[in-house]
Amino acid sequence: MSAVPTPTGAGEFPLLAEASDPKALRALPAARLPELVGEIRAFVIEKVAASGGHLGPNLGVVELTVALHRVFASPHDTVLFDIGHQAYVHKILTGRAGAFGGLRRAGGLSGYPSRAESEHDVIENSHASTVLSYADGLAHARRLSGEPDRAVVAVIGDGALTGGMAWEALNNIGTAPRHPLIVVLNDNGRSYAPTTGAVATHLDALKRGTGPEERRNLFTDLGFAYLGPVDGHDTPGLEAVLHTARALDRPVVVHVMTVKGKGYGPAERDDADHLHAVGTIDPSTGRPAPTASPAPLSWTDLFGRELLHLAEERQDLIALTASMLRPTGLHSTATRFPGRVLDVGIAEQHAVTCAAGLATGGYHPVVAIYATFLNRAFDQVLMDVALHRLPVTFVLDRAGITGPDGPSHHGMWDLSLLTMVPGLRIAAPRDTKRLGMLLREAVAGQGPTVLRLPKGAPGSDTEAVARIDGIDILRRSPHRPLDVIVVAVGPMAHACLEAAALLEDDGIGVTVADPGWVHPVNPALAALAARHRLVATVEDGVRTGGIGAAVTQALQDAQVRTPVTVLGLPPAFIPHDTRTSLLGQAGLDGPGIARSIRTHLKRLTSVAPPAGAYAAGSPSTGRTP
Ligand SMILES: Cc1ncc(C[n+]2csc(CCOP(=O)(O)OP(=O)(O)O)c2C)c(N)n1
Ligand SMILES: CC(=O)[C@@H](O)[C@H](O)COP(=O)(O)O
Ligand SMILES: [Mg+2]
Repeated sequence: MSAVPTPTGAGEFPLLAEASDPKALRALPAARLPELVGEIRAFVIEKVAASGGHLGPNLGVVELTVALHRVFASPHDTVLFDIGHQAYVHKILTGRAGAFGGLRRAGGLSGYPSRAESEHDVIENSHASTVLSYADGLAHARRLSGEPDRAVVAVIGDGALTGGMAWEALNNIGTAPRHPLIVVLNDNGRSYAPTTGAVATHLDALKRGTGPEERRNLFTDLGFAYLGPVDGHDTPGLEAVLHTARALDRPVVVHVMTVKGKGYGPAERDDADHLHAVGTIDPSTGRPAPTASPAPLSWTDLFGRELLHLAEERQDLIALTASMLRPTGLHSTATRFPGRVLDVGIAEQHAVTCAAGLATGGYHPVVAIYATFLNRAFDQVLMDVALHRLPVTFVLDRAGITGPDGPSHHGMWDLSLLTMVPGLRIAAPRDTKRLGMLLREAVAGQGPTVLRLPKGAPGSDTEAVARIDGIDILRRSPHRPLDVIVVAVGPMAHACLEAAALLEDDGIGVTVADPGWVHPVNPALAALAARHRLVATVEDGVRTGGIGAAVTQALQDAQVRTPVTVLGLPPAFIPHDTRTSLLGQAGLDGPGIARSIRTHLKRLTSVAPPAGAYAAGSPSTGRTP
């Protein structure tokens, strides 16, 4: 049963309290549905304005979700959502309205379906285009286990339908009698921006057409019954077509036309993305709640600015996005050079191998993509780009802990994956200045390169006090120069500097080094490490197989015996919370790093320091770090 309290604000939304579970919803007289829909819409606006979250997508599926839960008896029947960012109404109707005060906050309601929250939730992964494959398997399981009457309903957006996995599933479902499998295509014509490509063009034709030629379409050619297009804001009409779909004897696509942000002027009028995802906003205007000072430029803004400069200098630069033009900062380059920014839809695998094709044709592609979404294109990076040593630059936004979007959105896997790729060079800028420098170096590269940027805004620029063979030395201990060397990966440099100051107070001397290019490991690191008692590596990524592991291996290969303590994220699914809080919980803030280093030093048996280790400068290099 639902793990969260039922609505308490009955006075504000009386019908929500009455229709707080699918059974109660089905008992509600049809005449009261318009009132319920109105309450749900007002509730979503109020709660999302207060907490931030996905506003446009959820306002677009109010009537659809009401109809789904009136026609199908969850959890006997199963309603699946692709991505799940549009499942707030589903959560309201399955007993969780009372929990929206904690939406996307620590310990509160997830912004996506969550099996721990409810028996009505199934898909927790927020990566697009997976729902039809889940549905195919679940419907097959229902048939095998003698429960063919338990319907499987898969809600997929027009954006998610541009993902290749969706077509792999359609290819299978279309020929198999795994009915009742009902595909509900929630077609609002948009991902963030208007959906483009041949599929979108076909859907538009279906939405416009009423003649027989539209009866025969891509879906019917693939063996599906096709019902629609239907008005996605007409609850009775939706109920009728869903009953029809259920009664059919084969898989069916119900093509539902919705408006992203329906019923909320600021969303419907928003040209950028119909308020797809918002922070806290003033519900009366839809604009961000006024803050004392203007928000600083984010990593994304800064990358977008640098890329535009580079695109002005180099005609061979082509940028690619997988349906996230604005979220990855490419819009200014796209405006200035429309022919040199490709939006391939939610199709990361295609984006990477299309980039390989562009590079083969003599261009230098820049693939801008959230780190978590690159996971699904790993083979394309490895075999379509790196195997051919092609000059493609990947700019991974949201690399590391992201925060409120939870486990499938943290960009924490890229370093462990990409350090395996032969010939791929990985850079992590610590601040704005290094972002510009490293991006320029990356696109100047002859082979594949990666730049990873976290969510949020950079700290202030931090200049090095020395530079040794490409390694920035950000801090030397004034008193005991050779106790610990901390190797910071990108923006973790700031927490490392904080930790170093704390350790200095304990009489522990810390050198803080920032290689910039973190993989392959800079050979100069071995000489630096050899002159310290302990090496600590700090990365905003899974610690298994990441930069720490690579440094450990590099020192072993160089026969340097200095022990290494690898500080990073556990190989675990980390829940939603703020980025700051999650990094702190993982021991990746200043105090946490200092604590780990202190503990490791204590654990070290008293060993004779390496010859000349503490002398100012070392006989081998003559330079202090
Ligand atoms: C693999 C993957 N790439 C990118 C995203 C980022 N993303 C989240 S929602 C969204 C748009 C989805 O559009 P659609 O499926 O039409 O749903 P709508 O928001 O219109 O309801 C995108 C691109 C994602 N979740 N998964
Ligand atoms: C589901 C969805 O839209 C995600 O891609 C996510 O919301 C992105 O969030 P940010 O762009 O705010 O990191
Ligand atoms: Mg859409």
